[in-house]
Amino acid sequence: MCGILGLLYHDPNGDAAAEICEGLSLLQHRGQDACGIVTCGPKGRFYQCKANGMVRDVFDTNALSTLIGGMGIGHVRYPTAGSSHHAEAQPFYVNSPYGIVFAHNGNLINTASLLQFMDATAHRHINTSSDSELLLNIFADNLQKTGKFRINEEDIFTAIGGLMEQCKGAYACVAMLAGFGIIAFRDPNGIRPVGMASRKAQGPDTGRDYLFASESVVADASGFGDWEDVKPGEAVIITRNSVTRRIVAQPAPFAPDIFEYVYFARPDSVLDGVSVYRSRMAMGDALAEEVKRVLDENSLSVDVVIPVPDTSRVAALNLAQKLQLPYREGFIKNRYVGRTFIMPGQQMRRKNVRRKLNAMALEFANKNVLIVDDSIVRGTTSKEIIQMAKDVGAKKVIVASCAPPIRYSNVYGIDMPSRSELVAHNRDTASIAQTIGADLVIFQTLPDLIASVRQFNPSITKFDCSVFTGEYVTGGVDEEYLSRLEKIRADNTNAVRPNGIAGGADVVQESRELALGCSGPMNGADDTIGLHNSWKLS
Ligand SMILES: O=P(O)(O)OC[C@H]1O[C@H](OP(=O)(O)OP(=O)(O)O)[C@H](O)[C@@H]1O
Ligand SMILES: NC(=O)CC[C@H](N)C(=O)O
Ligand SMILES: [Mg+2]
Repeated sequence: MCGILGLLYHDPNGDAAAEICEGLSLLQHRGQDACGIVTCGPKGRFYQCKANGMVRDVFDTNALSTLIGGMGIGHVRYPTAGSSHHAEAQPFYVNSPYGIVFAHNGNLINTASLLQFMDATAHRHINTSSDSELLLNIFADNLQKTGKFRINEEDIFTAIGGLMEQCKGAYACVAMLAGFGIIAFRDPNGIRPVGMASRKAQGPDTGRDYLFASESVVADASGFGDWEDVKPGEAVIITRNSVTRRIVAQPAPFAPDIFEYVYFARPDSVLDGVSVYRSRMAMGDALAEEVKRVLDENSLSVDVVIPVPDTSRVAALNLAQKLQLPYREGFIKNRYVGRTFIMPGQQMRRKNVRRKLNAMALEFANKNVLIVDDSIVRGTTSKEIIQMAKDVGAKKVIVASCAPPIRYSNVYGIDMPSRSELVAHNRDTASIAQTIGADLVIFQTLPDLIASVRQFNPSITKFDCSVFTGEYVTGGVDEEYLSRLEKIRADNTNAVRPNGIAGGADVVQESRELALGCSGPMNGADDTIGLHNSWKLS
């Protein structure tokens, strides 16, 4: 999962970078590996800063002061294709046609054929293993086809319509055309979120400022109102003078990823009309029923409910209230350690669970504890915390998960490429409990999870639930695809090496990238689209 953001001030001489940076820090939970901002100055020149690292590390006052202009786009990255190499930090840039910068949340599933098309037909060079760079070049190729000296909104809609015909998978994107404006679009199934908001421009001006962001929390925090989701298959183009939007894709089932509500999004965001907070409360309520049923069946009782900070807190509190059990913060979180699930490599994830959470003996000793988490994916967190709970004297440790067992790969922008890494893959509930060391594991049922989200927006009739069911809404994901993906991106093969896009970059490509990556600015003078501190931090 990544975070994307676009901002256009009515005043072209405004300083968009500082507010983009603020917005990216509100999306940090969506990606911790790399981040970047590109702005466009009043004369149509781009200014870029991107690097591996968190927002607070990459953007200091100095870096921000070099990002000139009243519009820009930003990205926080959680790599799910290619590698975590700094050359794949976003936004990406191509100079032709018109000068485009681009940022993407999601994952393509037909990269192999798109790469072939790029090479044989479009003759465009893809310099990294990132599917987002590929997507940008498909966009550029479609724009190029208009053959215009100056383009207009019609041309852009046509180009994005063409892109949507060609690209399969999940993509919520923001783009910026030099001197023109900002654009957002969302794949035909609307798997990944992106929305827009506006506010009155500052100063005596009568115009408006516009924002695109992955989550509504960015709009709330920055004083933007009228939040609206970009619709599946829709493109929105914003210039200083107009907002134009159009559905450009062929109709397809709307299927937002339900895992956004389970784990990814911030609770204070509203995605596709559903408050993430309310949906998590409902998940807790529904899970309480299942917990009661399973405890009764096993003649077990529980003394205390303990959440796994942070994400499960909301659901755990509701569950405890529903079961009239005490709720205690038995695990204290080190606030300086980020999310562990989105860290690269199993070793790092395991180490960081211990760094992040500490069990307070007084809440565990001699008690039957019910630990509530939002999800159990690889089992990294649960294995560690169950051991911690036992080490401080818990009598019995029962684990309840707000999500059903995750048994299948994710191909749409969550780094779960390999089924064998998933603790629930080919295991029943009893053997999952045994593997993570729990006395009992209780999972939410899929119908209950869906109902927890859907009750807040019944017009959503379908969700992407592929990690629970193995059914992929886009089609095009078969056993051969999944096996190849597993080979390319199995854990620890993707942590640092700059290859691995589906379709495969070879060793020659890899060393070429490394050579380029270390050689400094790719183009332009140092104060323009070149790289300010891209190489400094990685
Ligand atoms: O079974 P696993 O592979 O460990 O993955 C699941 C765990 O990872 C996530 O927590 P994370 O630490 O990423 O973030 P959080 O602080 O928002 O809960 C999620 O909330 C679960 O706790
Ligand atoms: N998780 C994401 O949205 C990542 C976007 C893109 N696939 C990348 O790896 O950079
Ligand atoms: Mg967690």
